[in-house]
Amino acid sequence: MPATELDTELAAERTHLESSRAALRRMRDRAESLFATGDKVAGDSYTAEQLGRHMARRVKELADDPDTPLFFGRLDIEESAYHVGRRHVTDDAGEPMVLDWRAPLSRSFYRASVRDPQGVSTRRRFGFVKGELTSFEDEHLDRGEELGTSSRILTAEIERPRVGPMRDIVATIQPEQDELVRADLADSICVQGAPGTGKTAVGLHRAAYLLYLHRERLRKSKVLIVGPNTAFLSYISTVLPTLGEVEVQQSTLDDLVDRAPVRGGDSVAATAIKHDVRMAEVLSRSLWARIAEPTEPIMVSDGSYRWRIDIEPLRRIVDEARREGLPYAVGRDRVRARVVGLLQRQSEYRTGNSPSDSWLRRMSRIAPVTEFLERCWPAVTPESLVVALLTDPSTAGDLLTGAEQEAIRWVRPPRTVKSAKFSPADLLLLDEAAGLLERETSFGHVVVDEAQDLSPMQARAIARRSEHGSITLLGDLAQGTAPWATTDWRDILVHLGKPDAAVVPLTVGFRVPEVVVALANRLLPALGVNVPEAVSLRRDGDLAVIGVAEPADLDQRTVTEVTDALAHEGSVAVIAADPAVQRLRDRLDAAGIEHATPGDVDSGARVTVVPATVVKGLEYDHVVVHEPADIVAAEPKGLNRLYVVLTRAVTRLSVLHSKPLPEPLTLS
Ligand SMILES: Nc1ncnc2c1ncn2[C@@H]1O[C@H](COP(=O)(O)OP(=O)(O)OP(=O)(O)O)[C@@H](O)[C@H]1O
Repeated sequence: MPATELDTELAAERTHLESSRAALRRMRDRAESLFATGDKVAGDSYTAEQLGRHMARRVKELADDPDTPLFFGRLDIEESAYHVGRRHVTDDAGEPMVLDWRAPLSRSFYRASVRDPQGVSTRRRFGFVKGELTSFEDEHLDRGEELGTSSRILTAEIERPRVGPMRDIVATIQPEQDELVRADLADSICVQGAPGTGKTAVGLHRAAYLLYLHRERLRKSKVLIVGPNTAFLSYISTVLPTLGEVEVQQSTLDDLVDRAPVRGGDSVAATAIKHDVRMAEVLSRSLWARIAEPTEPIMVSDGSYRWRIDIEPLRRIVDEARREGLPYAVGRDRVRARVVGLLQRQSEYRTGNSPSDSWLRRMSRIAPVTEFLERCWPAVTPESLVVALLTDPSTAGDLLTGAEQEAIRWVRPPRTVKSAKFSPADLLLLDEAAGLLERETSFGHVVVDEAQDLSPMQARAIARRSEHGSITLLGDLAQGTAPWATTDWRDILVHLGKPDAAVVPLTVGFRVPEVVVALANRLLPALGVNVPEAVSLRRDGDLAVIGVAEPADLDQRTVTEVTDALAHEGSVAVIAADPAVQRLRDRLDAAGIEHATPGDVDSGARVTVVPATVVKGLEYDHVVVHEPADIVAAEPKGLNRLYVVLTRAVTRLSVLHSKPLPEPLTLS
């Protein structure tokens, strides 16, 4: 395109941007004035509140962030041009000025190709600098032109320095990612992706897409995002709000099951047993074993009347309720209701009247009925069930070996259920027990990130919350660091209750430069998992492996490396085995270098010191790894941990060591 023509086009696009911004402002003003008058037009206070909430959300959704471009692409289809952006913008007549990226038509922005142009003659991508439209890039699909991953704008987006929390990728979603983002709500999928292939990004955009397409349904049933720790959740916390989605629940696994305060701990062996799927059966058996055959009739004195229910009908009631396969507490309520029903029938027969509600209530609480229930279908709480099991694990019978029973046995059982000191793993048992007693409410859709680390019991906790919904499972088997981390996705999918979910690979890496990927990939054969290697889109990037002769100099050398890194743009992370973290923080303090903790996304500090155990899912421009041998030695799956650590760098990786490097790394 000649320079003058280019200028004219650019000017026209800027004008469209300005008028779209003005239109969005008007949409927001209208929403605000409706918000202000909402309580006057609503008939009652409940409607007013509902309307108020809806309008408040609408006003929020329509907020314009001057630093975020309102549109990032354009599709020319037949004679019309459609701008594609983060949300719909319409003019005063309701005509679209910007299409939401999730709208059906926008799909072609991500998927149209020369082979399958989908009616698109030209696809245009816009380049922005701080919300200012500065350039564009055209692909004339009708003339066989296609840029794919060589798009300059895509490259710039991938290579931009990282600061602060994660950003959305709406402008540059790739076709294979888009296919996952736009999968049907009914489809559960599992994404196996090497580090930096955009799994987290895909999961978050899929949540936003589903909310757009099934707004009413998912507003009721809700969407849940599960991440490994709070540092990770704060890192991703701003992505959905920038996409206009403010109503998604985000939780760590621990928070999902926090029914009781954690006041105790476990041995490594006990933890492993409590995460084992056999515990589900152990709990189930010990719960249902509490049901006993009725051996006495129920006799009730009711004023001048005497009611009696014989053993046989009571047996039938208990057997029938068992066969119905209901959760335990629901079954108990049903037994009580049926017993009261029999009393009611006797009363009706004898008195000729229907008993009142208060009579029914009295009968359901009357001592003979309650005593029968306590004998045959006793009241149980999750806490009482777990406390009983850990006090006397022999109730597990042949499901656990004698040694396993001893490993989970409480040395000092609590005197009361209330005073029990539960460990983090006990919370999973409590959650399982609660699921046996009552049904969990199911979310409409659950996204689980870093899912390779789910234990069977954790997977079951999620299964209970997605029984009637679908899931997006994201992970990388090579990054599995939990003792129970699986080497086969099917295992987890079975525990999640979605055994038939498709496992889809993502292999194009957007984060880690080629040289760094090559180093990390040396570890792959030693990790015992069968996963495709990542192909990096990034040809830039540096790698330095620095041996420090004197161990006592390593910390200081790390500080020097950080100082050098600060001469470049972007974020810097020091990643070390957990015990070294405080020492390194003190060193940085002494050197006057401001630094933050992971998860503190509001901190202005460019340097973060990150314990190796919480670095999953995070990324930094320059990563300084401190003593890989210590990171590996710190835990049984230390090599997997090192693989995670080495794949956090966006542009530069410095590996500092005074001990020999772990063996697989030295092989070339
Ligand atoms: N299509 C894309 N366009 C631009 N950037 C992208 C794209 N896909 C992913 N990225 C960027 O690549 C980086 C890695 O993405 P993300 O964190 O989602 O990967 P991941 O597969 O979850 O990685 P890990 O396994 O290490 O947790 C992020 O900065 C993300 O914004």
